Amino acid sequence: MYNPKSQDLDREYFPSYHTTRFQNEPEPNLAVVEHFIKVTQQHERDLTENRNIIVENLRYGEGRRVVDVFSDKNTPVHSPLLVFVHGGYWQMLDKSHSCSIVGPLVRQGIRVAVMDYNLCPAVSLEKLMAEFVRFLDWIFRYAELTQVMEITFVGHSAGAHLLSRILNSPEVVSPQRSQMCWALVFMCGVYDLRELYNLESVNPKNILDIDERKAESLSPMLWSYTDVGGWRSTRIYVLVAEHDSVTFIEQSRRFSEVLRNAGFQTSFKVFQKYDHFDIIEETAIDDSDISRYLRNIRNE
Ligand SMILES: N[C@@H](CC(=O)c1ccccc1NC=O)C(=O)O
Repeated sequence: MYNPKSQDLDREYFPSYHTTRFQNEPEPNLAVVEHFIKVTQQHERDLTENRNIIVENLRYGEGRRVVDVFSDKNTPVHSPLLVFVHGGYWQMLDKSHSCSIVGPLVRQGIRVAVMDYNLCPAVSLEKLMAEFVRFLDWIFRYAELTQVMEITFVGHSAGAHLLSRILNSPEVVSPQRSQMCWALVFMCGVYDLRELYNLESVNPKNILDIDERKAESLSPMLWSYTDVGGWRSTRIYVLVAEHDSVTFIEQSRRFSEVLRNAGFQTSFKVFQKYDHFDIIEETAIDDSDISRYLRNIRNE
C-alpha cells in the first residue's frame, strides 16, 4: 500500500481527482483533463504554425510508431537531443499532446523529439513495452547517425513508466549508449502496477491485458538493476507534483530510493503548487518553475 490511509484506490490512481484547480466547475476532474487536452494541442498548433520551427516527421515502426524532431535554424549540428514520452495510462493521448515542452528547449539550442506509440488495447502493455525497447534502439541509432552527442529523456505519468525500461534493456542500451544519456527525468509516474492493474477505472475490461504475474514483471519498482556501471555519469530526476495523490507521491519517492540503492545518481523532488497536468502545461512557459528546472539540468 502506498497510501495506507486511503479506502479508495480508484481515486488514488486517478490523477485528475487531485487537482485544486477548476473547483467552480461541476466536475473539476473532467475539467482539468479537458483543459490539459485543449492547452497541449494549442501548444502543438503554435509550434507547427511557427515558421522558424523545423520539423522532421520520422517513423520507427508500424502503426502509431512515429517521431517528430523539432529544431530551428539556430540549432547547432551537435545539439543535445531531448526525447519526450507522453502519458495517458498507455491508452490515450498522442504526440499532439506532447509538444508543450518543445518551444523553450528549442530556443535554448536543444533538439526535441516527441514520440507516439501504439496504445492499449491495440497492443498489450507487455507488447507496448517491448515496442518501446525497439524505439530506444531506433532513437540511439538516430542519435549516432546524426552525431548527437548527448540525450536527455523525459517521461510523464505512464510515459515515465515506459521510460524506466531504458535502465533495464542491456540488449539495446550498451554502456556506450547509456553514457550518451545526460539525464533521465521521470515525472509523476507509476512504477508499481500491482495496485492499479485490476482497477476498472484505470484498466477497463483489462485493456492492458495484464494479470497478477505480469503486473509484477512490468513494475520497474520490482526490477533488479545490475548494469549500473554505464550510467555513472547520467543524472536521474524523479519528480512528482504536490497535487498528485499520496500514492503517486509515494510511488515516486520509493522508486527514487530503489534507483539510488541500486547505485544510480538519483534525486527526488515534489514540485510545489503543480498538479499532474499543469506541470506539463507549464513546460511551454520559458520562466515557469518547471521550465527553469529542466533548463538547469542542462547547465549543471
Ligand atoms: N483519466 C485519467 C487521465 C490520466 O490518467 C492522464 C491524463 C493525461 C496524462 C496522464 C494521465 N495519467 C497517466 O498516464 C484521470 O482522469 O486522471
